[in-house]
Amino acid sequence: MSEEVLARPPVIGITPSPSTDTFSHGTFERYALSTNYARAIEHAGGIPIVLVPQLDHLSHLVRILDGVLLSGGGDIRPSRYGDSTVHPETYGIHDLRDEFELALARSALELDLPLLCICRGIQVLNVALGGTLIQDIGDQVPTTIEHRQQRREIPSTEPSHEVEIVPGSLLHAIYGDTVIAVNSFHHQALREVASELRVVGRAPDGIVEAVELAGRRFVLGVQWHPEMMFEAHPEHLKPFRALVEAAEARRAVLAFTEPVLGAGRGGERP
Ligand SMILES: N[C@@H](CCC(=O)NCCCC(=O)O)C(=O)O
Repeated sequence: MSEEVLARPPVIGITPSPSTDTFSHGTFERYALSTNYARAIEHAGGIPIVLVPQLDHLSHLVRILDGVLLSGGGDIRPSRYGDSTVHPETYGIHDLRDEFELALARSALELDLPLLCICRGIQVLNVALGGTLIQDIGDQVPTTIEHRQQRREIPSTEPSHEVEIVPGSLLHAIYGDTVIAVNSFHHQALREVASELRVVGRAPDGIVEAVELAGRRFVLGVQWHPEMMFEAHPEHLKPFRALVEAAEARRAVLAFTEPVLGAGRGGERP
């Protein structure tokens, strides 16, 4: 690994939301990404790059990254986790995004790339590992918590409910507390949690809010949006710092193992 690579901050690939937007000069499909995600990675010491959804060169793509961030957005097509029905509240299904992010998550796990999964991202992680989703909390879960806080006109920077964190978990080590206040912008949630994942955070109504995967450098999924909160509430920068630090540690190890094992070894799991 070159000295230049070792000298630079870790490169963190962030998945965008495809959107079709109309302007005076025409209608275009674009890749949208809230700048909050990029600022959070930059404040945490990484270099953010936007990943164009594609499958042809995925094996090369994951080898030029030091970490991955799966961002928020539309619903996953329910048939991808075995549901034959599509709830009326379903929105924003995009098949290329689904296919790209599911494959990206699996590749990142194979290469032990540090992986932070936010909102839609935790749902992608769960489905990628064989789990399922609640298609609509409001219709299928008896709860008094409004998980779409925009309906209560609570600003995105502010929390709308608490999350209880499992003591001794990675998430507990990151936040340094077992109860945190988070924002909430989702109508779906994890139903059957993939067997490899550990639930480490729940809302007061029992909705899964965070999962981890043991045996990897760093795999964390959260249902809230720390990127929207960290500038008003600095504790929410911590998950991004943990991602960047794990990416730096992985690269340091590769710097010593590649000369022995050969270039291109992306740190695949033995
Ligand atoms: N569609 C899923 C995930 C919701 C989600 O990612 N919300 C983010 C909204 C802002 C953005 O698009 O980034 C669900 O509703 O559960």
